[in-house]
Amino acid sequence: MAQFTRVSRSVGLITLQNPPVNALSAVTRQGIVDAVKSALGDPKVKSVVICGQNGIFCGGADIKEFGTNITGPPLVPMIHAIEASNKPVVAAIEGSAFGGGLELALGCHYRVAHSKAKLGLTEVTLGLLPAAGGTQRLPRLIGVPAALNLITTGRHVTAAEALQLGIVDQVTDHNTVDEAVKFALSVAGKSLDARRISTYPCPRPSDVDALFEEVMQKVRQSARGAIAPIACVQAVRAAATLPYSQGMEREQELMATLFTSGQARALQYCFFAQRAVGRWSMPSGARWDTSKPRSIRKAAVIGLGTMGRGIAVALAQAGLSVVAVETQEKQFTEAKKMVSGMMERGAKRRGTAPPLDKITYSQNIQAVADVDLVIEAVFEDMALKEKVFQQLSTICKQGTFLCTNTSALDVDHLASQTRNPELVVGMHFFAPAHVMKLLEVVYGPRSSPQAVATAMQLGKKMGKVSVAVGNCRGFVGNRMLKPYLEQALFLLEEGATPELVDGALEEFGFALGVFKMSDLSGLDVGWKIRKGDGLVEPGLASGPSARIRQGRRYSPLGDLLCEQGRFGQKTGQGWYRYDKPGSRVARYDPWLHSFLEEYRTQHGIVARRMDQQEVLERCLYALINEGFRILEDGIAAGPEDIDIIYVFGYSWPRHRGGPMFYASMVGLAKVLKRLEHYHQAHPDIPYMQPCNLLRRLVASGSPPVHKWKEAIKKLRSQL
Ligand SMILES: CCC/C=C/C(=O)SCCNC(=O)CCNC(=O)[C@H](O)C(C)(C)COP(=O)([O-])OP(=O)([O-])OC[C@H]1O[C@@H](n2cnc3c(N)ncnc32)[C@H](O)[C@@H]1OP(=O)([O-])[O-]
Repeated sequence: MAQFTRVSRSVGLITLQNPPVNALSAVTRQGIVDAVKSALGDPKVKSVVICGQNGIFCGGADIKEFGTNITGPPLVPMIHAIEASNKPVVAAIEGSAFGGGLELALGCHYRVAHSKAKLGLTEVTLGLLPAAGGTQRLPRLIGVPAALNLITTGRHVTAAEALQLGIVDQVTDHNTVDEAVKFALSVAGKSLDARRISTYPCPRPSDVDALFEEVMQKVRQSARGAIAPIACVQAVRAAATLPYSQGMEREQELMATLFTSGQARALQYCFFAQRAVGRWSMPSGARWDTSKPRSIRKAAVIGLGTMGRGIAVALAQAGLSVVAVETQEKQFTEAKKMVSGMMERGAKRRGTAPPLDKITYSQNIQAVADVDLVIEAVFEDMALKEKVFQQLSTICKQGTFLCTNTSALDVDHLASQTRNPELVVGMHFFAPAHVMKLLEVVYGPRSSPQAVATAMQLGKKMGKVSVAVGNCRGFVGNRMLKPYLEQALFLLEEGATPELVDGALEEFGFALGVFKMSDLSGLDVGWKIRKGDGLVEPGLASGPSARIRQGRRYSPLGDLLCEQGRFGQKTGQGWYRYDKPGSRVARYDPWLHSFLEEYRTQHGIVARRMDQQEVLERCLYALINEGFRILEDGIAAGPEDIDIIYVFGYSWPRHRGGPMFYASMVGLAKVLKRLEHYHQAHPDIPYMQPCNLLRRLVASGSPPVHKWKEAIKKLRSQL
């Protein structure tokens, strides 16, 4: 709702009241319409201020209303009525003005913002466009190039940038509503002819066609198949080329196609899923709202390789005191230099001072004696990690949480090396750890709810999206990646090329296909793990057993490349050729293609033609099938956890909502049918055998994704 009061005798104050973010729900819109009517009808009111309660102006349209039968007054005429008012209306922007919230402010005649406020037309991130006049007003106010930048990316701007761009008229460090009221008093009675943005001519760039062609090309490239950014460009083009009323018609037309699209549903699902993962639960019944985290002031990082350095930077940037420990002399010296450089670059980007004094370095593990929490990030070797955990257990003060950054090893086994296994959890960061948003918080059977709550809270403090998951080999992300990588290799054996597989995955929306991604991360990483698992047999052996390990189909293709010293980008050769070691542009490699042919001949495989659909189905459905197994095993509490891990950690295209959401969009019955088909064709690939849970969900009528948690609970209780 919205409340109307009169302040300073002649200022009508309209306060949006819809906690927590004053979203423009049907009731709130009705409240605004009524309050505006009261303000305009009250002869004592000479000017008006619109603000939001609880320090936030407005979080935009109510996203929960999308996909329902929307009632109440529509936004566009409501904003037009405000703009058409003959009394000046001032928006008092505190906290956030996003999406429809900023569009409401653009309908006002003046905008006063608090210096800490953030503004943005964020609709594109939800698969929409600013369809409350935002695509037509913003370019008129700040020019086409700046508006295109904001609208196609949905980025948040600070109040200072908003002032510089001309979006707001005044920025204050004081009480925003008081300042806006003073402003409103000062403009009462003044002409509003030059303050109605919809009446401004849109500044026309000198060569409209060339500008929009160039922008469209760039947007298509970065959109990775998302349709909303493209519609945003089209809508802004209408602002630049058509009169306002026709531009508005175009805006509504484009919005109509986006509004009901699967992409909008996927992106809005991601928005809520990102928030839902914070409400974690464990199979023991422990939950986010009943487990109290401990506050962490001082933390330590053990091991300053790539991961440890990133983690140390992320901790320091979150304001913690950090003890960074590295016992190897060469790595120690190098790491100190690198960490400082990373902090300086980060601080320069943010325009702040680098928190260099937050980190103390030591070559002695005893330096961690008084910290509240340790994150171990030594080399991925169980014997080494066991030793570190045994040491930590004796060195650290009572109650210190001991966390491991392992990406796959058994967290419970590490806990068993300590005196207090309840204090041990996994904190699995993704490289580069100071940049990537995802954190898997891994609990073992003995991890205490407080340890999980503390790691989750620390993740949040570090600006991460943290997801609590159970302990198993590879946890959620890497466990699901294994069948995906494996399918890609099998496809190569059967006749595909890296170019075909990567092309299909990139067209689907991944930033990089599986082979380009492997080249980037280094092929030797997986090789070492496979060696440790006893899977690698040197040489190009022939005969049927050469492609079977531990009773199941195995492709040694990756091992054979590593034997040749082809580790990917770092060696200049992998699944592709690079101009020099470290180069990033993947080029077709004739050697690789003859190698594949030779391999197939040696193993008596007749290459067959395959299409993009088979590539996608085999890679993605194998990964999704493992996702269902993870849900069945209770390793992830719900599909949202898996989807957020994939969107934030594995570049799964957000506009496809994550693998489990995607499966629900494709249709569970179809996914099941195709898995059955591929399992029949390849009975030696156990990952293709449809998971029981998937079968049971299909048998129970394929409930929508938001009902899976409930359905899984019900299915469990029937066992
Ligand atoms: C149609 C014409 C064109 C217009 C289109 C639009 O405006 S599209 C919209 C464009 N707007 C945007 O893109 C802005 C989207 N919102 C945000 O970016 C952030 O919420 C924030 C920065 C406003 C506050 O951040 P913060 O960290 O302080 O808080 P938090 O993020 O944890 O949220 C708290 C609770 O509020 C909920 N909720 C939030 N917003 C909405 C909403 N609009 N609606 C409904 N609910 C919303 C959120 O789910 C959560 O609920 P939970 O989990 O407690 O049940």
